[in-house]
Amino acid sequence: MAPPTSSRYCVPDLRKERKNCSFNQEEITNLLDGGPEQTDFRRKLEDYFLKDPEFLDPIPPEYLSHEDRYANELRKACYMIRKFNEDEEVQQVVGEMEGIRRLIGSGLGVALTKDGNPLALHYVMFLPSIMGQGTIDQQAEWMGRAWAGEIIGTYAQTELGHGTFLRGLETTATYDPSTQEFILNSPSITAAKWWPGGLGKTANYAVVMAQLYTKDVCRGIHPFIVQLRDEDTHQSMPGVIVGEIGPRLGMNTNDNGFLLFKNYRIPRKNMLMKYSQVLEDGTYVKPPNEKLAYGTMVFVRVAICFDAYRQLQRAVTIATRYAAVRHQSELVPGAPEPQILDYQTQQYKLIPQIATIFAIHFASQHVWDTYQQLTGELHEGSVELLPEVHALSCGLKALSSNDAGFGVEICRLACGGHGYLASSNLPRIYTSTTAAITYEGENTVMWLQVARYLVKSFREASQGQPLHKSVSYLVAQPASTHAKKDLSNRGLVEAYKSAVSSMVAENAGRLQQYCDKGEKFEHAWNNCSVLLTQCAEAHIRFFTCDMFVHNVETLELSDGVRSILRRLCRLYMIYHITLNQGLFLRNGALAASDISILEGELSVLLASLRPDAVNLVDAFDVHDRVLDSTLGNWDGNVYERMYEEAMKSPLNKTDVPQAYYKYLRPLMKSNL
Ligand SMILES: CCCCCCCCCCCCCCCCCCCCCC(=O)SCCNC(=O)CCNC(=O)[C@H](O)C(C)(C)COP(=O)(O)OP(=O)(O)OC[C@H]1O[C@@H](n2cnc3c(N)ncnc32)[C@H](O)[C@@H]1OP(=O)(O)O
Ligand SMILES: Cc1cc2nc3c(=O)[nH]c(=O)nc-3n(C[C@H](O)[C@H](O)[C@H](O)COP(=O)(O)OP(=O)(O)OC[C@H]3O[C@@H](n4cnc5c(N)ncnc54)[C@H](O)[C@@H]3O)c2cc1C
Repeated sequence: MAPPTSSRYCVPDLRKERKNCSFNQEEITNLLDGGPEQTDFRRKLEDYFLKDPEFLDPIPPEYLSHEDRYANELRKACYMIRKFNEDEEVQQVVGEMEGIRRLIGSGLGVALTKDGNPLALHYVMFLPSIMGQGTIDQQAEWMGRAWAGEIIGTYAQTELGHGTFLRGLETTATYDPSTQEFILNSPSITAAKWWPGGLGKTANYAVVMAQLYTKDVCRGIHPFIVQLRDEDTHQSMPGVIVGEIGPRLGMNTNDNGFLLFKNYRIPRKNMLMKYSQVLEDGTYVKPPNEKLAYGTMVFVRVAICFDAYRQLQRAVTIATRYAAVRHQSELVPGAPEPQILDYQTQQYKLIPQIATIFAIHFASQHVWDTYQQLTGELHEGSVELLPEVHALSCGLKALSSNDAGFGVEICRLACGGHGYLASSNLPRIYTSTTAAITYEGENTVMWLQVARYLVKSFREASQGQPLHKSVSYLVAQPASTHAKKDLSNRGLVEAYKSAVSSMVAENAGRLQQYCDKGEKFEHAWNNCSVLLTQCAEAHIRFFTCDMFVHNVETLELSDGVRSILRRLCRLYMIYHITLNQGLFLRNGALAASDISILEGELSVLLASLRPDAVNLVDAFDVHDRVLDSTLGNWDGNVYERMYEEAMKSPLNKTDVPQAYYKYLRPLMKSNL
């Protein structure tokens, strides 16, 4: 929490904003952290790591070469882990697993390794794969060394030819019972693994997803632990071809890599065998559900939802503080230039982003709890919850990465020209956030998975079968177009429910009509797929609204916090309803007159939330170093900081650069 304004300098504009806060900021901070002890834990962790000079970047990374940038982030990432493993003080501050999760997956981790942590995939996917897919014996064999950082791994699944269509992966792992080994091969250039983070130069191991062949039968894709580099020399193993794929839009220090195998042998015990097994003689033992091999992706999709709103938190904190400091144009002719935050259009850009953070937070928390329940039930052998968790994690991953990606871009635009500067940090926040729209399942593909679940559930409901919780509303009766509408928060959730269930019913019907006309189901599906993705998005939007209202009404909150969250929740719903009014109008869930009332209320809500906009982003409690922005610091000292940062440009080392003498001068003087 930032200290009281009296004890810390901030510019007068921000001092004015902070003077009257209508709610208890610490309560919001605790709510988003998961409780006061979690806030305390996060702050201790931040204090501990951020005070360490090793994590400072005397030269902004943008001025470094590709290699130096990678080396610099690797230096910090390794130092971070060493400190974590060796330092007694840090071990007292952080619990093992939780500490690493916070270090890698939080704003703090992002602040320490700015442009992509080369060790991220080791923690985010390699370790979770061993834990989720390995037997107890395999965990015992690999986890200790991996935790200690003695071996570093990644998750190598995507290939040049296929990322989305996993059944189309080409890498093969053929079992040889005579030696009890798997032989790995990349049969073509399109079989090259392509994209895995940390694969290029950092990792010496990987969990490789490959088509398993035993007894001449292909058994589908399975995970294998594969050594890629010699543990002493770090040179690639014979039969392994590995390297980096070159610069990306962002996350350039993640050393995303490529990988090919040529008759490369690994022992039988290196297949992760928690769910399916290959016995010594090559007999294949099937898993209880073949999609359990995709388990690591489900875990990471849920983690991405939390990451998405934390990225948006950074962007909206920067843009809102800047909007309070920045003065531009005239609202009233001749009057002083207002803070740009006073323009309603600016409020419309920023305040819905603030609301989105809470919406994604509550929804992610629910999906995480359901995921944990599934994990517990899997231990008991039940896969009953798997389809529900798969659909929710795909859907919320798509919605959160989409909202956060576009939300960050709106924040950048809201800062005018200065938002385009690297020193605002908005470009870097954008490039990392937008990557999540693609990785861990491209969003359109994720929506189609959700749509598949919706259509299937709708059909089951029509046959009177029980539905999982998140889709149980699909049996709802259509709204009566004549009844007077309840426009309370709960009433709007009901309107959502009715509109989405009609939409799903209509498109399930459309799909059926295509099939009835003799089209094959797959073609009928493709013909309806634009509308089906819209159904999926509307369903998950409804889910986030439902979760938002449920939490605001049922959590134990002080009056001030409940009041501000209620208004944010209402703004969130009205924002999306007015953007998608056709959805509500066409089945009569809302009437045109209702929409008109809501549009009017949107303006009232923006005005009512405007005075607390800075207080709200302050309550996110994002450390200045985590923001890492000239525009967003707590003190609001924007212009001096921008000037200082500009002075770091190597071009400013001299008044006249060498390039002038080499190129410009000869041109300018050529006529002399
Ligand atoms: C321990 C330490 C703790 C530390 C932890 C620290 C945590 C900190 C966290 C930090 C935060 C982040 C930081 C960022 C860092 C950067 C990370 C960058 C990472 C980026 C990595 C990647 O990017 S890595 C590659 C991801 N690459 C995909 O994501 C492929 C998508 N492609 C598919 O995923 C499949 O291809 C696709 C489409 C499903 C079709 O799969 P398919 O063809 O086999 O299946 P069909 O469509 O035919 O479906 C047949 C039936 O299977 C059902 N089903 C399908 N999947 C299922 C499933 N998973 N579970 C259950 N059921 C499933 C389906 O619902 C159908 O069910 P039904 O028949 O009943 O309708
Ligand atoms: C920054 C970053 C980090 C990554 N890290 C890793 C990693 O660590 N490990 C790893 O294994 N992979 C990683 N990936 C790869 C990533 O998971 C894939 O890029 C992603 O799953 C999308 O697959 P693709 O690239 O094959 O896209 P494609 O599937 O080729 O998508 C291209 C277009 O085709 C459309 N499309 C594809 N299939 C369908 C369909 N069935 N129906 C309708 N439209 C469809 C998509 O919607 C999209 O518009 C990473 C990618 C990025 C960008």
